[in-house]
Amino acid sequence: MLDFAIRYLNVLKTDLAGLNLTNILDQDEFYHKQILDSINPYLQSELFQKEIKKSGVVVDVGFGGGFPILPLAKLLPDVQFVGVESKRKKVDAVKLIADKLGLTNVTLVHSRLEDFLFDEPATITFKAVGTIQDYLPIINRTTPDISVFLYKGPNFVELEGAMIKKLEKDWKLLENQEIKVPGTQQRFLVSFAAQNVPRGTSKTLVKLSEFL
Ligand SMILES: C[S@@+](CC[C@H](N)C(=O)[O-])C[C@H]1O[C@@H](n2cnc3c(N)ncnc32)[C@H](O)[C@@H]1O
Repeated sequence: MLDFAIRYLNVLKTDLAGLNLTNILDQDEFYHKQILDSINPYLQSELFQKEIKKSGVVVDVGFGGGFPILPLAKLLPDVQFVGVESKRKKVDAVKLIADKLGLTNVTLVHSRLEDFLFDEPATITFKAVGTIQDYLPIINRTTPDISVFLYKGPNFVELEGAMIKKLEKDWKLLENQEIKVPGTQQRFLVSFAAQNVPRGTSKTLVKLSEFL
């Protein structure tokens, strides 16, 4: 993965210089804070591994500069990855990075989460994207086979713990596991499973199945 990190950083510093996709441009720091921070949750959580194996599909919401989607896609070439990001500039930039890095298992979609429909089983990831209160309730789905993994900092329970109870009719807390990433702040991987399929919406939605 170190070679992957070097090539990733090189694309950011040359083809995409000036776009400010990350402010971490030191090689060692980039490797730890972006690459390992993206893959260590997978390497350290048996539940995350099991869920990805079961669904075969990871949807990363709000991937920004490509994290965790691109490092995970490199690590897991047999899994299909779909990224959903609301800023077109980031979608176009990350498409270019994925191309340059030779990743063929990644599809990047310009959409807001609220306009997207999970109509196939999937494992959803969110890294540094808002709170569970903001995002879990807007996950449109026609299948109950959805699990969600959120990459969080150390104070998740303090900040968002009260919400777990309020959301429990629709989302069951699976695990809150500490993840070790050298050189970064303490990390937790918080996971939920969908408990139901809500009633349909009249909005026209972008379907996950279109990208599989
Ligand atoms: C703080 S960045 C995190 C980027 C990346 N996951 C990381 O850890 O480096 C949050 C990203 O989520 C995207 N985002 C926020 N709300 C969204 C929504 N409702 N649907 C899709 N993307 C969203 C933003 O455009 C932004 O790129």
